[in-house]
Amino acid sequence: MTDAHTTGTHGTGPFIAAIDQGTTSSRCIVFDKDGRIVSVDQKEHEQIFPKPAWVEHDAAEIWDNVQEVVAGAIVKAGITAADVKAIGITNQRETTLLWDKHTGEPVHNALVWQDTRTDALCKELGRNVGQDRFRRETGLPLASYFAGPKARWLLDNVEGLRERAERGDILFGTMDSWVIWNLTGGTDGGVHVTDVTNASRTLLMNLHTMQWDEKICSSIGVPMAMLPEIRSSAEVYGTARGGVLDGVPVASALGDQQAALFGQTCFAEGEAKSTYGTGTFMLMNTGDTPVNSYNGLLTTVGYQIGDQKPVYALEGSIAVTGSLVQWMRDQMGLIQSAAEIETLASSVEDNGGAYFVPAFSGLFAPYWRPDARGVIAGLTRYVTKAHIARAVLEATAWQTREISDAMTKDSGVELTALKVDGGMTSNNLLMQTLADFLDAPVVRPMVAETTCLGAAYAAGLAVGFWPDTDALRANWRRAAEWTPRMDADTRAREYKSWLKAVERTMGWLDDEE
Ligand SMILES: Nc1ncnc2c1ncn2[C@@H]1O[C@H](COP(=O)(O)OP(=O)(O)O)[C@@H](O)[C@H]1O
Ligand SMILES: O=P(O)(O)OC[C@H](O)CO
Repeated sequence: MTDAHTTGTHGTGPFIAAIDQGTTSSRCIVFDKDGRIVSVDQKEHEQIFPKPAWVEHDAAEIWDNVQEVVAGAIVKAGITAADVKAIGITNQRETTLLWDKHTGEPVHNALVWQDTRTDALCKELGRNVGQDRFRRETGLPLASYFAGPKARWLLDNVEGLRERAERGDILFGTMDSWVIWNLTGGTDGGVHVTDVTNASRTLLMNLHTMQWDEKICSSIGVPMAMLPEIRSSAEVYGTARGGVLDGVPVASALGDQQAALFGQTCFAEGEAKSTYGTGTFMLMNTGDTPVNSYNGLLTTVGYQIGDQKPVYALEGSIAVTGSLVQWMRDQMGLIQSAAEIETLASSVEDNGGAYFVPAFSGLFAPYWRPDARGVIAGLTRYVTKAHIARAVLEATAWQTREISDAMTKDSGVELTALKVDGGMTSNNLLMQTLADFLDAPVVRPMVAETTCLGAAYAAGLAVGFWPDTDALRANWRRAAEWTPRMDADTRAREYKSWLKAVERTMGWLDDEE
């Protein structure tokens, strides 16, 4: 399915093109100098579920789609490669691919960030190496979410792969590396790089040196010969070869959540954004030193512009938010479209006593509990599907509240307002609920496509299209704001019930499962 449109707000060029290789689709957006959208093209790809909790993508399909949407966006903008000053890349993070550097063929489907097949491996690594060592050096808890253990699983499970990798015939990459390698020539001289933000999601990069950590790579069992070179998020990695953007510099790469932080212009310490898509990810800029988390958040790289110092971030990652709405639509058949959840939920005053904790693949931040599974708590005969719809939306808002509490504890910064973006922010009831549960205003910018915008901004800075981050800040404009309306007693009572429901998800899986 190709779902594309142009906005009709064409500036007069030149332009920057951004490619967002996301979990459910790939898109390309062309931006003008004011950061306005000139054209968009987007295409979904197949979600492959070989077993419960296993999720894969066909990387060859993804590369085909990327080429198609780039061509689509350029044609719709009515421009040529000569009008495009740079290409920026952003991507679903952690999703892991190994491919043959001689043929360009993936050796297996990519293992997606949501895939939990490496839970047992992570447990074993925790026992043998210790959780603390990973936290200290990489900023991450040892969890199946991250790329390193996924690469190890592939090396252990695809016949003959480890020998090929040790011989140097196999390349490892998250989706940024795959797209950049193909875009810059593939088997004919493609550059094999990743950026600091994507590398910070592998469990393999040392957060203090910004280099692959030899000891950690060896304890996870990943040969360093297959790893890409780690570069900054905003610099020219190479030029596009072939296709409609032949000759255009490829000048940025950022994981999609870091790109959204950049696109929301959270350049000052303490500024935060939350992106509401398949999952939800809140990131707070913590400046040029990594802040350790003692409350279940991740310490990650926010961005690095060229040879400037890297900027770090604290992140709260929630695995299931928009995908719970999809589940209501596709698996339960309770709604026909994602947007319909708002109508259904608005038909009742409250949740009727029901709380839905969507621990479908365990719980991510702040709990990191792979043994948890989803529950709907508080059911009585009174509860209708409309109450469940309301509980679905509240689940996203409560999970955000838990992350925001953890951020305040770790950083000492009180949330004064939250910048939001992503597909779910078109839901007004959800945004109001969020402001109510956070007891803070929620603001959405004019350009809601902040992920692509962030990649475009970083690429534009790298080639001098924009002079500095101040010029980018000037482009940020508020489109909507929701202010808290809930009284403190109701908020406290509801939060307590939510936390009771969360407790009931834990320990569902036994050790051997
Ligand atoms: N009006 C809505 N209300 C609630 N959820 C929505 C709404 N519109 C879209 N969504 C959810 O948002 C997600 C899509 O957002 P998007 O930012 O495109 O996600 P991603 O980048 O993760 O693919 C889907 O999971 C969908 O269920
Ligand atoms: O592609 P998205 O928007 O679902 O984002 C996925 C995240 O990068 C996973 O860490």
